[in-house]
Amino acid sequence: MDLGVGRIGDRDLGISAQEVVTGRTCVIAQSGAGKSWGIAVLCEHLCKSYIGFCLIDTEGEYFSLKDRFPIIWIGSDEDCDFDIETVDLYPVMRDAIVSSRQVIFDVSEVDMRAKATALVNILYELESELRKPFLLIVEEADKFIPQSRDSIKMIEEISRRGRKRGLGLLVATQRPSLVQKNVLSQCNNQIIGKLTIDNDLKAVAHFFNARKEVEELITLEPGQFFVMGGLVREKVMMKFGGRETKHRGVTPQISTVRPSPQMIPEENPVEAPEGEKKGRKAEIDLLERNEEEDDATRIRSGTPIEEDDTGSAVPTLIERDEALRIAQGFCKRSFWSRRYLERITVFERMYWPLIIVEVKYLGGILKKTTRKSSFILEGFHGERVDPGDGLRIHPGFRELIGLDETAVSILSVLSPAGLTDLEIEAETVLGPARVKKGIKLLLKQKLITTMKSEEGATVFVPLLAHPIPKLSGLHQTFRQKLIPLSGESRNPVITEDELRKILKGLEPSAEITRFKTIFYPVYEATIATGAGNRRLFLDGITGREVIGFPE
Ligand SMILES: Nc1ncnc2c1ncn2[C@@H]1O[C@H](COP(=O)(O)OP(=O)(O)OP(=O)(O)O)[C@@H](O)[C@H]1O
Repeated sequence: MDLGVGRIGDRDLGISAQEVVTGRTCVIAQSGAGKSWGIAVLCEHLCKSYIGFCLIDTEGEYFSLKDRFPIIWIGSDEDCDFDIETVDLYPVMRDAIVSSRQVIFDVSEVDMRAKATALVNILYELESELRKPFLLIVEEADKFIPQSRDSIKMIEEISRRGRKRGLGLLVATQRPSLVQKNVLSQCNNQIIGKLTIDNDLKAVAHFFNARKEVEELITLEPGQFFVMGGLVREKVMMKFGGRETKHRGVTPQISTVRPSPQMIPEENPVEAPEGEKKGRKAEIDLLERNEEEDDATRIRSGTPIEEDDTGSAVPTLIERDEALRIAQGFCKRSFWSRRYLERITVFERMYWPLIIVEVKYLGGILKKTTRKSSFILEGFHGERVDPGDGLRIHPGFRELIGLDETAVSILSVLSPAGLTDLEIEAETVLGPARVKKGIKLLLKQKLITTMKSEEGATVFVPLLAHPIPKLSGLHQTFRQKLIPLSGESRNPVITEDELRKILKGLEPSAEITRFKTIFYPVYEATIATGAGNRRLFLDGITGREVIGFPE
């Protein structure tokens, strides 16, 4: 039997139900890449095929399956079928296995390790006796089977010996590099989506034949996954299909609207209508009603953010401990003794400002067509960046900061061979006095120098390390999840007024239509080298060194 969980182009893709239920599968992708969506689609198909499973739900996001299917919901909510603190798990799970029922084991509000340990011990014991196909699904596996002594040994045991007992295992994680290696290596089926952190790409590289395929992971869209192993005849790239029940794993949305009295229960309690249930389902319904009203003011994952919200940040993916370990790897060691010759003296996470800029200007041969450009500045240093897959720098903007319109205009017309002052006047259509002033400023900033032409005339030659960007070539959009900023942040070095001067110098008709600051996590390390200090910046999303900024 196949479960039609996804599509390859216009074609449906079925994956082997037998393999899912009794095999060992890993679902790996970074946050927001569609793991919980995909797992929920899989669960819907298992429900429709009357296949039993138990899902350890760490975020309390799967109970909506209950809207369509007769699932047993064990958790802390008032709507739950069993209270997780008091339930007698043994008979409930025995019944679920025997009658192929589906169970959501919601540990989102309790000590998850303790509860999960109790559950997996019982499941293993029951299956040692019953030997009926049943699937254990472990969300956020890095919390339960991390690469440390804290790993729940019974999950490791199930990964090794579950199959013979009919007990399958599906583990999901955003951080494969943090999960017990021996569990991942037991996974004969793999469903792998977008990953960008180097360590995580390395951790899954052995599942692929070619480096090119591993690099392809960086470019995948939410919902797209490589499916491999016994689940399919040959490796495919598919997109999980639509959900029948509501997806609850959405990013909380920031609202700039003052909360309505309904949303402040302490001050202004709202009586639930007669007969209406309380509990999380009812709460979420209420929030959804309010969200519908506030739609226009919300930030949605993957959609442009609103103008008037402040203090939004890209969520950090690399925890401090891991970042520190990575930074340690940058410290020099003695070749012979392996002793560290450098040491980290300061290590902190800092949010750097990213400025999202949109510009309108007149383009075309006759300069009569309105054109648009957009780009992103890393506001702490003032360099243009692409934050899609970690901070990637496009150098060439920083040197313009602090210049006025005239100086930028002169720089933008200078050819590498240089121009005389008269030629500059002709190219820029600026008067002699302004050109003289601009040249003076550029000479002072060491952005141009003077040379003699063959005819003996003085020419002004640019001293720029990188070409100046052209507005017509800037079309960058920002599409990342945002959460409220919480943590230390750096101040931007550039204001909207300063940027306006630069843009006017590049294109006199340019007008800024958007100037929006959001924040991006970077770990800053100070490393004592013996000959002074050096600075290291690590990207808080990818763990890679951020290269190209001054220390
Ligand atoms: N197959 C899909 N079809 C349509 N939309 C999808 C699909 N997969 C993901 N999405 C969209 O991407 C969003 C994020 O997906 P999801 O919540 O599953 O991410 P995740 O990998 O579980 O993230 P996290 O690990 O942070 O929980 C969803 O809210 C949904 O809007």
